[in-house]
Amino acid sequence: MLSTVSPTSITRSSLEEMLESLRRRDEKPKDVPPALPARPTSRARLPSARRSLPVNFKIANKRPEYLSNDSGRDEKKELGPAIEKESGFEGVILGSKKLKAEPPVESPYVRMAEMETCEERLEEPEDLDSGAVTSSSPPLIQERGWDDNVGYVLKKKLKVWCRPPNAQWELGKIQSVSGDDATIFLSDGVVTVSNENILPANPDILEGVDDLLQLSYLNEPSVLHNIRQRYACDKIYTKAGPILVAINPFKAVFLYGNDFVSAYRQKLKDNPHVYAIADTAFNEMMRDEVNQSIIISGESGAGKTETAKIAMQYLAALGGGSGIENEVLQTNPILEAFGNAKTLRNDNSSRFGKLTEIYFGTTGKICGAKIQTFLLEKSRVVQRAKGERSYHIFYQLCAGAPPPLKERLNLKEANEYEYLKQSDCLTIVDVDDARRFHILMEALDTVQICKEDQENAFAMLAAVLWLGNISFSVIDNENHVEVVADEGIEACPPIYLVLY
Ligand SMILES: Nc1ncnc2c1ncn2[C@@H]1O[C@H](COP(=O)(O)OP(=O)(O)OP(=O)(O)O)[C@@H](O)[C@H]1O
Repeated sequence: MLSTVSPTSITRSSLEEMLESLRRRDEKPKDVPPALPARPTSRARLPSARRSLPVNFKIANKRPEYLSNDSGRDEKKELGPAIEKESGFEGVILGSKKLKAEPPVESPYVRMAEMETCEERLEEPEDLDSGAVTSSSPPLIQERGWDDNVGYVLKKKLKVWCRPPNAQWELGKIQSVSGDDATIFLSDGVVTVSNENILPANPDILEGVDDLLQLSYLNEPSVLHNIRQRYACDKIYTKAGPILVAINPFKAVFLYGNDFVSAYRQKLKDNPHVYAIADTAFNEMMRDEVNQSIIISGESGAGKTETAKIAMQYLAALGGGSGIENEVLQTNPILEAFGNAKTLRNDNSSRFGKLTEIYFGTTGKICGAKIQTFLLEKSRVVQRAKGERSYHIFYQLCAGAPPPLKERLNLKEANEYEYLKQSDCLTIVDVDDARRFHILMEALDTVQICKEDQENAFAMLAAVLWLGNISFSVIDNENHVEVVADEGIEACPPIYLVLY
């Protein structure tokens, strides 16, 4: 899954809504088998497992092979300093000279025995600043969950995220703890907050890691901070395990093009990237002969359309050669002309959903494609908010249609049509509608829409525009109306009258 996020995100994404609806559904009683046992707290997250980092600790981009080995615990390797150096990946070896690599996927059943051991250890008395835990206390692991980490950072006076009342999360360092409150050094002063408003922060060494799963603490401010640090140096992609998080850069970033395609294809690069996601999908399709899906989700303006195009460009480069890849790519300007519009959030907002299927032959070459569209916002044609536009195609047609076509359709400027001028927005900054119309005509030719069908489509669009200019007047007390004989009705050629 690939998820895209806008930095100015304030509304819930469709993904969040989907998760929420799944959660609500799960709340209803169901006739289902008993749930799996709760996933035990990882030993690595317990205070007793924490050690300081070695002085020469470094993070390398490459994930070592031993971590991608998801065989059982018995196959874990003992990693001495020599292996750490050789692997170039030391981010997971927190200050230990000999640590075992954890398998990436943990089964709760496999780990039950370990959980019991942890609980035994936690039942031993421990002198925390926030209150002593005695052997008579219930197991810490069950009672406090994530608070274990807070207790630990409070005790060790480490870096924390704190949220003063009515404020945002801020990074600071514990100065002192008194009862349920802690005093924290911030960059611009000192603040006292309740322990409930404190979350552990990650060590500096984990600043800006490629994969959020490498973070010791996966709380909200830590995740957002990591993504923001990366975004600040144009690293708009971050992994969250198998998911790619993409943040819209709202500017040109130098992450695409042939050189990047080759680099990802030849595995010379392995930084998080939509190319890497497309590459994995392609490779797994070829290896397992199983269809692959890339789901792109995010709020309006997050960058889904652009991301989908980038993924398609990569797949077209991989499976190109037959010429069909160009046709597949050329569907984008057509779909955008007829289905995208300027909204207050996004100058090129897709007002429909789409499922694009790209078919590959056994040799990995593209041999076809199918695009299904859903739920086009039809009401936009007749009404929309001020400052928004109708579908691009109307403005493109008025601005870019060649004179003979204009004459045949009796086309005027966009500002003469009620349906277009009503929302006080006829143009988009830095967008040349006339040029876009020529790109559209080329795309229509490329995907082999014949000239007659093109002309019919343009005639229908002109009909819609003229229909919007037809007006009526009330002729009696019973609110009967008749058409006003103005240009709107007089300009209608036969095709419009049939529609009317
Ligand atoms: N990777 C990117 N590089 C540069 N600019 C981008 C990138 N992704 C998005 N943008 C910019 O953000 C704008 C909005 O992106 P896009 O149209 O893809 O959002 P969307 O999620 O599809 O929105 P909607 O749901 O409204 O259709 C684009 O027109 C483009 O200017």
